[in-house]
Amino acid sequence: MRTRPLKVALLGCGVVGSEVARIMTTHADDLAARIGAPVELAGVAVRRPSKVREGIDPALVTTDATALVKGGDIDVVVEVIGGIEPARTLITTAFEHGASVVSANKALLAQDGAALHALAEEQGRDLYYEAAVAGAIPLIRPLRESLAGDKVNRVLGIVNGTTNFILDKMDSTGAGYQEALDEATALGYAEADPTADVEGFDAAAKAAILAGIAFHTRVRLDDVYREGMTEVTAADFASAKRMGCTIKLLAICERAADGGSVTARVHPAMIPLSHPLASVRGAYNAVFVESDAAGQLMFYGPGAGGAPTASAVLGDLVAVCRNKLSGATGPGDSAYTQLPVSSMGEVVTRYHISLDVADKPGVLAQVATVFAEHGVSIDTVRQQGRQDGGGEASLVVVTHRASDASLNGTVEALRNLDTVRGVASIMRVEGE
Ligand SMILES: NC(=O)C1=CN([C@@H]2O[C@H](COP(=O)(O)OP(=O)(O)OC[C@H]3O[C@@H](n4cnc5c(N)ncnc54)[C@H](OP(=O)(O)O)[C@@H]3O)[C@@H](O)[C@H]2O)C=CC1
Ligand SMILES: N[C@@H](CC=O)C(=O)O
Repeated sequence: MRTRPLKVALLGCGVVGSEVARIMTTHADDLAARIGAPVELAGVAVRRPSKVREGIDPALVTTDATALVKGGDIDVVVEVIGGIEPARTLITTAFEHGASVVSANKALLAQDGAALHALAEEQGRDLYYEAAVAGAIPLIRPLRESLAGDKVNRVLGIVNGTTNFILDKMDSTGAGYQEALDEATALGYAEADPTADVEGFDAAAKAAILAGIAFHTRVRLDDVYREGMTEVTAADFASAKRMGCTIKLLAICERAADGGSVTARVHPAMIPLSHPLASVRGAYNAVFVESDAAGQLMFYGPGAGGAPTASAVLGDLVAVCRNKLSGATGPGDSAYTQLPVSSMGEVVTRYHISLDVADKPGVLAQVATVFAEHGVSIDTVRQQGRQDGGGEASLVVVTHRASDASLNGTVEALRNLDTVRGVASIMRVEGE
C-alpha cells in the first residue's frame, strides 16, 4: 500500500457533507485498504465557520473554498454545497488545479453536465456523481457501465425522497401537506429550498441526468417536462383509491420506438396498488429500467438523507482515488450523440379526469362526444350526484392511451361546454 495519503477537500459540511466526513474518519482503515492508499481530509469549506461540527477538527474548517481547492495538492474535491454557484466555479477550479471531483449536485449537473464533463476530459480528470440521483441507490454506474452493452428504452421511477415522503404521509395518515413537508425537512431530505422538491425541479434534474446516461445523449433540465405535486389533494387520493390506485411523483424517460428521439417528464401520476412502485414508502426511491436484452430491472433503496447519500459519495470517492493511483480516468460522455427531445404533446399515456358537470339528461353524451371528436377513447366513466342540491354531479372519466396534445385539446373543448362547470383535476395514469 502507498503510504502517502490522497488528499481530499470537502466542500460543504451540511446534511451530506457531515456524514461524508464521519465515514471518512470512522472507516479510514477500510477505505485505505480498498483504495490502496490512505485518504486524508485536507480541509472542509463551509459558510458558517463558528458552527459546532461534531468530529471535525476546527483547524480544517475554512470559509475560503477557492483557496482550499487551489492550494495544497488536492487529489479529490468532494462538492456537497449544492446549487449552481459557487459550486460550478469551484469544480472547474478543481479540474484546472489537478483534482478530480465527486459531486452530489444534480441541479448543476442537469444544467452544465456537458461542459463540466468536457473540461474534466480535457484536463484528464474524473467527474463522478452517483449521489446526485436517488441517494444511496447505485443507478448511475449500472446505467453507465453494467448496461453499456444493452439498449435501454425506458427509465421510470420515484427519484425524489421528499415528495414521496409527503405523498405517502398524505395517503396513509391523512397528514396535511405542510406538516409532512416540515417533517421531511427536519429529517434532512429536502433541498435547501424545498420548492425544488415539491415543484418537481429536483426530480426533473435527476430525470435529465438519467435520460442522458441511459440513452447516451444530452438532456438538459429545460428539456424535461415538469409538474410538481403541490396541487395533489385528499380528493385526488380518494379518487385514486376508488380506482385501486395511489399517487406518486414519477420521473419517466423514454426512447421512441424508432430510436430517433427521447422524452423526459416528471409529474404526479396514479399507479395501480399492485404495481411495485405503489409500495415505495417514506423517503425511499425506486427506479425501473427497461432494456432490450436485460428486460426489466428494478433499483430500490433510500433516496435521501445524510448517511445514505454519503454512502454513494464514498463509493465514488473510492473509485476516483483508485483511478488516480492507476493513472486512469472513468467513463465520460464524449461519445454521446444529440437525439432530439420530443415535446410533452407527443407523449402517449392514460388519463383520469374529474369534471364538475350539470346533473341533467344528455350531459354524459355531450362530454363523450367531445372526447370522440379529439380522438381520445374512453375506458370508464363514473358519475356521482352531489348531495349539495346544486344540480351538479361529478363525472370521472378514465381514458385509453392518447397523446397529451389530444388530451389537452379535449380538456379545452370541455371547458367551453355550458354543462361543464369546471375541470376539478387531470392526472395521468401510469404503470399498467
Ligand atoms: N440531503 C439529501 O438527502 C441529499 C442531498 N443531495 C445533494 O447534496 C448537496 C448538499 O446537500 P445537503 O447536504 O442536504 O445541503 P446542506 O444545506 O445541508 O449543506 C450545504 C453545505 O454547504 C455549505 N455551503 C453553502 N454555501 C457555501 C459556500 N458558498 N461556500 C462554502 N460552503 C458553503 C454549508 O455551510 P454551513 O454548514 O456553514 O451552512 C453546508 O455545510 C446538494 O447538491 C443536494 O442536492 C443529494 C442527494 C441527497
Ligand atoms: N431533496 C432530495 C434529496 C436527494 O436527492 C430528495 O428529497 O430526494
